[in-house]
Amino acid sequence: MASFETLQLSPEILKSIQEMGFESTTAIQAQAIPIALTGQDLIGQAQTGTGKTVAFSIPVVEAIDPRDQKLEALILTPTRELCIQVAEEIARVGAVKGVKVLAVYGGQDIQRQIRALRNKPNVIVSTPGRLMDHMNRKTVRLQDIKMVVLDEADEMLDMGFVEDIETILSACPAERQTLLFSATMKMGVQRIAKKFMRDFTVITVKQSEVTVPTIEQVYYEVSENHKLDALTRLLDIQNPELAIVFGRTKRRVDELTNALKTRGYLADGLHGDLSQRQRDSVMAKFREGELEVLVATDVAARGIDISGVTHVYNFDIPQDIDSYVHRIGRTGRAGKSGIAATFVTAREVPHLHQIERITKRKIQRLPLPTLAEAKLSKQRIAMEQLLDACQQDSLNGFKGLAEELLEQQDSLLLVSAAIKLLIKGTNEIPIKLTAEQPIRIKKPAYQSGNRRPNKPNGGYSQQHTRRGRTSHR
Ligand SMILES: Nc1ncnc2c1ncn2[C@@H]1O[C@H](COP(=O)(O)OP(=O)(O)OP(=O)(O)O)[C@@H](O)[C@H]1O
Ligand SMILES: [Mg+2]
Repeated sequence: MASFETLQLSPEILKSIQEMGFESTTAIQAQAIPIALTGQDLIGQAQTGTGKTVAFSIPVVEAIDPRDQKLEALILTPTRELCIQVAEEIARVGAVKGVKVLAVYGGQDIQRQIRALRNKPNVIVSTPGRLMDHMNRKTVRLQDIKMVVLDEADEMLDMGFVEDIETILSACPAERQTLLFSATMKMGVQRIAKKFMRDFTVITVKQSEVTVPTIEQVYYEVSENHKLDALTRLLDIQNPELAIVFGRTKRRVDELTNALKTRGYLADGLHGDLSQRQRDSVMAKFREGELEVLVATDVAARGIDISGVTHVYNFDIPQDIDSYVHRIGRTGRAGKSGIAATFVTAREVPHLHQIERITKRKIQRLPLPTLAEAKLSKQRIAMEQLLDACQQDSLNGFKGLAEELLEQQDSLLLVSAAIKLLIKGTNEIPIKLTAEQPIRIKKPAYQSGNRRPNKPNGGYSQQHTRRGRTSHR
């Protein structure tokens, strides 16, 4: 870890970094920034939550000159939420320098975007589909681009954006600099790199270090029918500051969101079928802490950085190992600790062991808490809230009322009633969710009689299909 002063940054950027409150660089920042500042192309792989955004934002902001009033840098991200977040981070890094940043993503009014693009931003952060749209309409021109960054490069290729990305990269000047970042890298990334990057440097982490050590990884074996009860019990006992619950499909997310609301939690859902307005409002509420549980598909698995997320629950185990790594990485960010709990049905246990083998990290099996334990925990939380409230000085206005109550009722009875009212949720309400299909687990080739050579990862089944843009997210 070095200080940002040793990186020979321009004074404006150093000042912005100070204002952001960062004291020293993270490992990826210390390694990547000096290389990127020489103008070299770079692939940067580093764990979730280790500051890759700043690692590319600094070289981006250094590369542009706001006085040119030209579009000089382009950042691509796989999702709209990430697009907005990255644009905000670049705006912070570029604040003192006066850099104009614009987020351009699908679902937003295109005419408004066209007007904003005429306003000559220096940097745009975009999702590939919407950028292609603007390229076709000739409302964005890439001829002055000096720097392109692909954030979550592997995911964009996985989502079926390969051709779009190739088109976009081909439309940028050949002498531009290209940076590529993610916590995970697949073979496809190398192919893009070979085709579109020059003399690039690769910074990687070892497979055994892909997941962050400050995330405590646990799993619970639970049948489909018991998942909801298991989740609400865990929420009651663990009492997360903010939690993200990942479900496999949009329907799952909708049903689970409703179920959690019915049981008294401040929950809302996020997936690709919601309107942009709904997506923005859910994310804003979650960031502000007005929601305690965000239920989401993998649309929220990548890059999303919300500092209060203490718990991630995989309500459904993800098919894809990279998805597991990114999902759990929504907690334990910037050196903080976090808990990642995965629900596994009996049939899915081998898949969980596969994840352990590939990430080279043990996921501890824990017994599910009982209903009685959950109840007790809720009571304790209510009690603590009551004790906390006693410390507040704003109670004077209630004392007259309290005296009146004490004349009518026994004090023990009154306090018991207050605790009862404070206990959140009505977890006994029975709710049935539509069962999800268990994930596909490929048997090793020699067992299934399949003559194809066994995969090096032991038959672990990745999603090879093009997920396309009408995906299950
Ligand atoms: N040098 C630093 N010191 C302290 N905090 C930092 C520093 N750099 C970045 N951070 C903070 O760390 C958090 C995680 O950063 P970021 O979102 O860039 O992670 P990431 O590596 O892109 O993760 P992911 O793989 O999940 O996208 C952010 O809240 C960011 O503000
Ligand atoms: Mg990131």
